[in-house]
Amino acid sequence: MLSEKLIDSFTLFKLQSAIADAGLFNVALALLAVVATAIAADYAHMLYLRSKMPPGPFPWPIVGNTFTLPDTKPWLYFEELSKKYNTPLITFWIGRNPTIWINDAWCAHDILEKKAQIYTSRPRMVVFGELGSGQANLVTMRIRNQQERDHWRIHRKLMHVGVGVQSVRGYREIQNNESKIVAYDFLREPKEYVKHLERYATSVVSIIAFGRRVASYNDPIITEVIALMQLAADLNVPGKSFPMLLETFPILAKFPRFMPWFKGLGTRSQKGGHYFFYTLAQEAIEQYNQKSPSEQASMPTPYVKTLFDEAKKYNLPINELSGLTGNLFGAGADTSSSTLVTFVLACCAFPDAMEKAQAEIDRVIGPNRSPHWDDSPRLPYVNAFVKEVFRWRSVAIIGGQPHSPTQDDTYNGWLIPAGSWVQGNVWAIHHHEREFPDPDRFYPDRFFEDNDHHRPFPGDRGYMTFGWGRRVCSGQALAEQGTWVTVARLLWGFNIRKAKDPKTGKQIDVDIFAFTNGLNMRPQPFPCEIVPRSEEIKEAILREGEQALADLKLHDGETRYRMSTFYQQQKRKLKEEPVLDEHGNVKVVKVKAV
Ligand code: HEM
Repeated sequence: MLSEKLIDSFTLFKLQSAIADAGLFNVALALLAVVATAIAADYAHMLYLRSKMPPGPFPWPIVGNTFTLPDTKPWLYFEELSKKYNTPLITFWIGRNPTIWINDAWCAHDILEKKAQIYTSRPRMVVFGELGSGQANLVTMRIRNQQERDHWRIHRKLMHVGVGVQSVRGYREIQNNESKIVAYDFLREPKEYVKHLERYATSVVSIIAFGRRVASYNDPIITEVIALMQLAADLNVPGKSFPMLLETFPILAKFPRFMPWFKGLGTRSQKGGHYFFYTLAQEAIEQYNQKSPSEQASMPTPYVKTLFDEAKKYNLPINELSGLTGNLFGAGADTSSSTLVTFVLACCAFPDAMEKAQAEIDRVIGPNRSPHWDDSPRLPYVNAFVKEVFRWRSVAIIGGQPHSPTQDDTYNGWLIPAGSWVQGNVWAIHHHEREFPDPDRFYPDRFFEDNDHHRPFPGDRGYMTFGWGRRVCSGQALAEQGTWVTVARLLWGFNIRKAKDPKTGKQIDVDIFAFTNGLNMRPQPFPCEIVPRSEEIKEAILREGEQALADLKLHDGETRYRMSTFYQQQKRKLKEEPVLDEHGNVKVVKVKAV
């Protein structure tokens, strides 16, 4: 020990005398030279990579192209760049990090579908990965080795147990009844159509996950949780201001969380919010266990119960279980409701398409009952209409999270280095004149092969709204199923038109470009007129709505927890990470219920 101290002091002494000999100025100069050489070497490497990668604007050292990003909606900018460089792939440097933007459906298919095996990972993401849910959540999970791949597979499988193609057929009655209640609510309170659609989407995932219906649009699960998820989606877009600027300067992420650049990311204690969903899940299982055997037999087992039973095999920690349950709200509610708000906008802006669908429904169904999935084979125009809702203004406008190759890859002779950030620009893909002539027109007819606007498109769906390859949206089947029945029912039930100015009686125009700026986009608020199409239809809506309310009664229930108070109580208790009891349950999250 003593000898180490002597050596340390001696080294320090030598350094001091060396500085004194050389002069402070010369030392500073030498340091500067070292830093400049490191930056130059790094920049040379960037330029070398750039020469091999897809084209894009010229990057600066350290900051890359970050500061040429527009303030909002970067997907429009990348579409423009793709046209300017006349190339489907664009390289854009976020700091020293090359990001590749795919602006073309065929290219997305070739890379993310055909080579799915090497594009299953996510890249390093500072804000949503390292400072967010990181390796604890399926959505952001990276796959850099076999162990991580196996772990991701477990999460994917557990998600599949809940909302895989087979399971979601078992949720049809829930979705059908909740969508009948949307029609019922549109009748009662048409001005609040956005809130009704949010309630619908949240209630469906809440019943599936927790066995509990969300009966009111004022339920805190909407006003608090979904609002938080929307905020997160707003933040999660490449940008040149904090916190997204942390992707350009990842070193800043190492500083304490009170630094100003973390603003908007939540405090460390809020990380305890993970346990909010865990607590909701525990409560849901308790409530389910208290039901009689006949009640249990008449409802699908809440996903959290199946999940907790299954997860025992894999010994998953609490924050991961919490992520799996929270994802149903986080990934499912805002996306599904935003898609339906887009549908309302499309009806207002393109009444011809709405009327054509209504004429088909009238021929096949009539006024006395609303459409059901079994009618779908006889409703080809409605099917095309729903496809066009997904295509026209896709909610996950940059394809959700980026993918990343686990090894160097080439496309068209261009290098895509391992670990780089590969983002599908769904806006550009669905807006490409080659595949979708007159792309801003809402035109379901384009999906019919004999239509002059019909064009080939990779894959059998005709859109890429749910992502690609092995990371394709886990909730796709659920979302498609629910969107179909709700769109078909609302087309059957209502004329959805531009609102009229009460003074002039003239229709108020809607702006088909006025969308929010987040990763999940939805139309900016707009007024509209929603009226039942006939007295007979109105009666059917009332009858079906009341029956649906009665059928869903067994899912009525209260939660004792609110996210806002949960945080406050945890803040006091959760100074350290949660403490587990001998059964692996979290002790400290047993906060007082409201
Ligand atoms: C209209 C509704 C929805 C849209 C447009 C949508 C879209 C997407 C997209 C684009 C991705 C990223 C795919 C990729 O990386 O290639 C994604 C991922 C995901 N979605 Fe959805 N989604 C919707 C609804 C849902 C629902 C209802 C759930 C769950 C109940 C869900 C759960 C997930 C999960 C867990 C992931 C992450 C999968 C992974 O990283 O492996 N989504 N979604």
